Amino acid sequence: MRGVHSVAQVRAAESDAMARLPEGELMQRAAHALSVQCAALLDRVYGAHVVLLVGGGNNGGDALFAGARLAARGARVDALLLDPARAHADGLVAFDRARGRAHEADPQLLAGADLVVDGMFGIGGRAGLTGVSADLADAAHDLLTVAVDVPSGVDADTGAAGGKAVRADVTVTFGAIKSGTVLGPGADLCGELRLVDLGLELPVTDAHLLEAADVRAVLPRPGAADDKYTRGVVGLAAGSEQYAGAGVLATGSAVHGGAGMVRYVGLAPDPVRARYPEVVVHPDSRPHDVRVQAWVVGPGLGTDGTAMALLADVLSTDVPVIADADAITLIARTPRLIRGRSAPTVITPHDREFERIAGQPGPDRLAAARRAARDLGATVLLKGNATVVAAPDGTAYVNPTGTPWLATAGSGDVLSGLIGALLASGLRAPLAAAAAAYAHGVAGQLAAADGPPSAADVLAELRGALGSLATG
Ligand SMILES: NC(=O)C1=CN([C@@H]2O[C@H](COP(=O)(O)OP(=O)(O)OC[C@H]3O[C@@H](n4cnc5c(N)ncnc54)[C@H](O)[C@@H]3O)[C@@H](O)[C@H]2O)[C@@H](O)CC1
Ligand SMILES: [K+]
Repeated sequence: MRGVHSVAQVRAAESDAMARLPEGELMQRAAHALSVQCAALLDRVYGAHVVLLVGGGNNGGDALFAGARLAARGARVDALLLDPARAHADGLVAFDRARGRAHEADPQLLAGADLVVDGMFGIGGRAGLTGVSADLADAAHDLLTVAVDVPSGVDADTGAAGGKAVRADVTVTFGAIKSGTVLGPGADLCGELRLVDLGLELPVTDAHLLEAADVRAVLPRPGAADDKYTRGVVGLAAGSEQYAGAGVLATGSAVHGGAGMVRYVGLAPDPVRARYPEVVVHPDSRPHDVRVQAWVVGPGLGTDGTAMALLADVLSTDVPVIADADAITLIARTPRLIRGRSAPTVITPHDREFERIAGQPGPDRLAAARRAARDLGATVLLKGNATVVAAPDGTAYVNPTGTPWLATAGSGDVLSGLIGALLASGLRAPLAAAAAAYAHGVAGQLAAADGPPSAADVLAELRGALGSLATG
């Protein structure tokens, strides 16, 4: 797991470090690492044409010092200054000395560049570029681009990009992973994220970027002494006559997600029985009559009185529950159904469902998920390109494996069933949700490799995804 930090945390750590180190030392470390990464991206530094986009802050200073190092190695380096009067003075001196050439910002000067170094704005940046900075971002769009610390136009806390932002192939980020480089549009605009250690002393963080090894460490593996009950029994209250498919998909995902046994009390027993003979179907039982270690409730359930009664029954049990889709709509009407639960609850809203239950997520998705989790006393998995999982205590995980191909009908049902299987195995709710999001994303990527995938294709890849994650 990699810690993710806020801009305020990074600024505080930087000023501590600056108080201990000789003046300018941090920027020299940053610029040195940046120039090494730039050089590695060029076939050869000598004779290469590098264009620096230079803002008026320290982000521009990093670019100028790195550009000076590349110029000293024989590159032809042009610096386009957004605001010549405010360009980093020492950086400019070093750049001139190395025979770099500074110009007023003109997008035409980017033509033919082998490498663009985006040093317009860093952690002091706001979402969205306008005016000449936007024109420079446009001119760089199809050129090999390295962003200094954060792509300009990306909010380093939230990842929001407003209108226009730089699209980088590589982002060389200093000292810590800022939340805006792994969230929202920022996660994509960064390209490949390379973290440079500046020797900062960062505070312990409660936000984490998931890695495959984290998922491997928590995926349940049956031991010799396990039986189907000890591995975890999942109950499904999903599917209805009208929306039978959602129940089938969620059930299938629980089956393939590693549960020891799956029980079904939903409203579409026949299709589930036909598709998954291993599932124990309880057509006339109520949730309290069925022993499980976790419930999945909501996909395809409908929102009528029967659905509401079933949901209320499930939520009144004392085992973990993952509630999705129609269950979220119903909970939004009666939030006390989950607020007072004794066992953990996970909800997995997309933006419109989130809006029903907690208001609009807005650009700060991490803060929105944390706020909803605290308010509802539930783990909230806010779906998105970078899915965020927040626990009521503020612990949060960001999943990097998402793919836009997962935005397909039924894909969420597959995620719900998998979370149910992991909850039933005894995993803590926030980790169960986060690990499931990770594996679901890997399954989505595998499914998309053969062409546009359906939810059934994602489900079909789930075993393979879990298998490869388990073995590493
Ligand atoms: N503080 C430190 O110790 C270090 C900072 N470093 C660099 O310094 C950067 C932060 O520098 P600064 O605090 O000077 O801030 P920036 O260089 O990120 O931004 C400078 C100013 O530009 C303006 N601005 C921001 N976004 C804009 C937008 N979209 N449109 C128009 N104007 C905008 C703002 O007024 C902002 O204060 C880091 O990202 C990193 O690259 C590194 O040198 C390492 C050491
Ligand atoms: K930048």
